[in-house]
Amino acid sequence: MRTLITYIMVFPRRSAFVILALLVAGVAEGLSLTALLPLLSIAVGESSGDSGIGQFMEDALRKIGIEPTLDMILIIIVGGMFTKGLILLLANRQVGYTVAHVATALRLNLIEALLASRWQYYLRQPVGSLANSVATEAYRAANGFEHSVNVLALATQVLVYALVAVFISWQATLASLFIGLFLLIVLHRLVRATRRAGANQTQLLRHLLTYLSDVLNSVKSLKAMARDNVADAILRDQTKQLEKATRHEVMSRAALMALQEPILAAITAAGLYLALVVWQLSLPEVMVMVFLLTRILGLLNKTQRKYQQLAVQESAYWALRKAAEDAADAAERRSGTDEPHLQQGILLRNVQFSYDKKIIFKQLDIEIPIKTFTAVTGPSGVGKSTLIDLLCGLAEPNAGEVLIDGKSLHELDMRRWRHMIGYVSQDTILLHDTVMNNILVGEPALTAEDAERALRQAGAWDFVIALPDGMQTIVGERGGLLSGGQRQRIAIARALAHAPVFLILDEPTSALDPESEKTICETLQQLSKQLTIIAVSHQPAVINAADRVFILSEGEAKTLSHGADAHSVN
Ligand SMILES: Nc1ncnc2c1ncn2[C@@H]1O[C@H](COP(=O)(O)OP(=O)(O)OP(=O)(O)O)[C@@H](O)[C@H]1O
Repeated sequence: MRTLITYIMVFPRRSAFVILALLVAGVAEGLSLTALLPLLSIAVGESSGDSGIGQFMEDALRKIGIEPTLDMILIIIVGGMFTKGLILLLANRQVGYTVAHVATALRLNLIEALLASRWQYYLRQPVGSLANSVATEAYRAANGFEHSVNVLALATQVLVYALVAVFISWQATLASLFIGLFLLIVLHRLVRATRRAGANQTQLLRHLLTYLSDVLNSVKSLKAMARDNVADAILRDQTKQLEKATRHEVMSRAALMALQEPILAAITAAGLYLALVVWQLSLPEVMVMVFLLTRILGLLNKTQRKYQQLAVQESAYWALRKAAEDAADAAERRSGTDEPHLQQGILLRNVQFSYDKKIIFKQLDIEIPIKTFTAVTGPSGVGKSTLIDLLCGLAEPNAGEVLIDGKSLHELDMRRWRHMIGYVSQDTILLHDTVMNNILVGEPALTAEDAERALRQAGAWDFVIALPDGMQTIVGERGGLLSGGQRQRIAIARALAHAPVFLILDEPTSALDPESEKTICETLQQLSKQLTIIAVSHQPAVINAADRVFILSEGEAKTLSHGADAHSVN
């Protein structure tokens, strides 16, 4: 019930529209069924005297000047059917569009919350689970919404029916409602079982997709060591458990369907027996009661079946909502508004940083003057990537400050600051596309001239124009048609395309041969005449090429003098 109320509160206007559409569709269906037989009787010339509805229709037709002849009645039936079809089309369209809108709204809500979340939170999210939330859970949750509004529309119909029925026989109506309530309570166990099966499915699907995406990411090494069978067995086991949960759901749904009708028939038979044999009521009186009883109970049964379908899907909605709420709770700190410039330099002053209880920086002091090439080195796990995260505002110091031209980073407009950064990650993957598209990566504000300038700056222009189609040459799967050094220079050109003023490189030469490494280092030296550069690296060539070198150790940064000392680090 909580889910139903929540859906209505989250989407009040759309729910009202859909319930209205469903009610209109229900009335259209009901009217067409009620009117068809009497109209046919009139059409074939049978007396309509014994049917109140028939007589009413005949009178109504005459009143509006239509003679109830066979051809006229047939035209009215066909016209009525078309009108009903049109109403159903419009109503179902409204329902379908709204369900699609709900799915989209839930997806966007999660995606936006995720994109606005802190990097550290983002990092911890399993890709498979997120993909599952956006694809499966949003779809199931939207279906849950559809079932919710159906439950409400059907409940409204029960209410309207019961109100009308009270005027015909309040005893029969009361009896129907009591019996209906009794049935709902007795069969509620099946709804609860379905809810459990639905919740299991939601959890199992998350686990399965999280594990599957992890396995797919490391499938090569698993296969190479013939250890893929372990992953295979786990995936099989999880898939089987999912099947089991689906079976439980199917069983409970089928049991509810199967039990509702016979119980209804048994109650009707018992009622008939009591009314006709024990209480000796007249047949027409009893028939009215039977009609009301079956109609109200039939509608209540339908409501319960829809409610059961809602119970299967509701866990998907709550899982999705929790994912979005968690992401919103981990939102990035509100960025400042000051416009950033980089005219003097960057200073990390007394910076302290830790991941939960793990202290990374105790007192970090680093100065990066503009238009210099700074290298940062240190043993693995010492915090080099964390330092880069601090510079990009992806991580925030627990104490101390990151100052840009003397202004604290959190006072600056963060998006503008990041726009001033060119970032080359350790594992840049080139797209199976042209050199130019690999540099522009879909950024609409950039042009072919920007790509050419960036290639020239990265020292890549000469080899690119020598390629068969120049900038239009396809680089192959993951850039496989280029050498490692060429790929790295394309990656640097990508980082330079939007004309950044601060270039950050994470291990720019770790996978290169000495010759390519030398070329990249020369490129960086050239670039540092126009830009401020910081490179994290273990490589002596990079350290030698830099103007300033810092070595990270025990939560602090020490300046390293150049020349022989730099070599001795490695
Ligand atoms: N999001 C995180 N949550 C918790 N601990 C983290 C997180 N990211 C990194 N760490 C830990 O912080 C330490 C510093 O990590 P960092 O990636 O900055 O080191 P690094 O010097 O760049 O290492 P490498 O040279 O191996 O890339 C490591 O011990 C790492 O395990």
